[in-house]
Amino acid sequence: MSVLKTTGLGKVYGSKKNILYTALQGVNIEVEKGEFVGVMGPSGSGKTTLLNLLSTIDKPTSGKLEINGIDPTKLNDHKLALFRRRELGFVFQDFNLLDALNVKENIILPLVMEGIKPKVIEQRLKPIVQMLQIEDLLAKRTYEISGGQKQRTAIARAIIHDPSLLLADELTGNLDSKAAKDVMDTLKQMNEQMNATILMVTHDPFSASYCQRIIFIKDGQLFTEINRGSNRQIFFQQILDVQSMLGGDFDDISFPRA
Ligand SMILES: Nc1ncnc2c1ncn2[C@@H]1O[C@H](COP(=O)(O)OP(=O)(O)OP(=O)(O)O)[C@@H](O)[C@H]1O
Repeated sequence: MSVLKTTGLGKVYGSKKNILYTALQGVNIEVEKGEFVGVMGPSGSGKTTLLNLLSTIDKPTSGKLEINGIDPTKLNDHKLALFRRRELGFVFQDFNLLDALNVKENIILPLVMEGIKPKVIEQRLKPIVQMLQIEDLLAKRTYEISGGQKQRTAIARAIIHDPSLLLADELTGNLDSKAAKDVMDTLKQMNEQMNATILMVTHDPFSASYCQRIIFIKDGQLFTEINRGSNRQIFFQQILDVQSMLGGDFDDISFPRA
């Protein structure tokens, strides 16, 4: 079953009075339940635009988007807010945790907002914080924990309501190499053990090498797609090869850390 399907998805920025800019054109993407997919492309290729459309923050100007069989562009504001809260999970580069809350309160916030009973919340919380190895940090405030621990807290918050699709934007961008590796290891675990469906935009070939499949975009269009075999090291090399074929600015080409 496909969790995400885009057909001819496009985005043109600008109004009739302004100069129009086509940031995305004719994009067809299908992501099946339980897949872990990466999106890469040079700077300005349209990755953020694509993520904004998939996360329903922005609306496409052409084509069709379906998440879990629903076209979010057809929903009114109230239904769209509910859809976003229930069907999607988000992880950002800068964590977006609330400093006024402790780690546990940050993680359970989406369930509290849904009015879920405390007992059920505890049941959902336990396996997730164990998997993310943050169960000893629950009472800490966000400024008392490391960047990697913050990101694992953010992943827990994004996944606790069991969303259909987890969207991640440069989630290792603010982390050192050890913390980045820990975060990617736990994300892979979530994918494999909880069958979480993940779509991750990244510049980092090392983080991307954890994905099962990578979609490359260039100038707002799909350029190519590569699948990972059994060997992550070989996949990493393939990612670098496509990047050099694509050209453009990839910001930070980093090297394998393990
Ligand atoms: N609101 C906007 N109005 C006009 N043009 C925009 C707008 N947002 C993005 N663009 C343009 O659309 C193109 C794609 O931008 P986008 O931010 O999606 O690229 P990106 O691949 O995420 O880049 P980066 O890796 O540098 O973040 C760029 O040329 C950008 O200048």
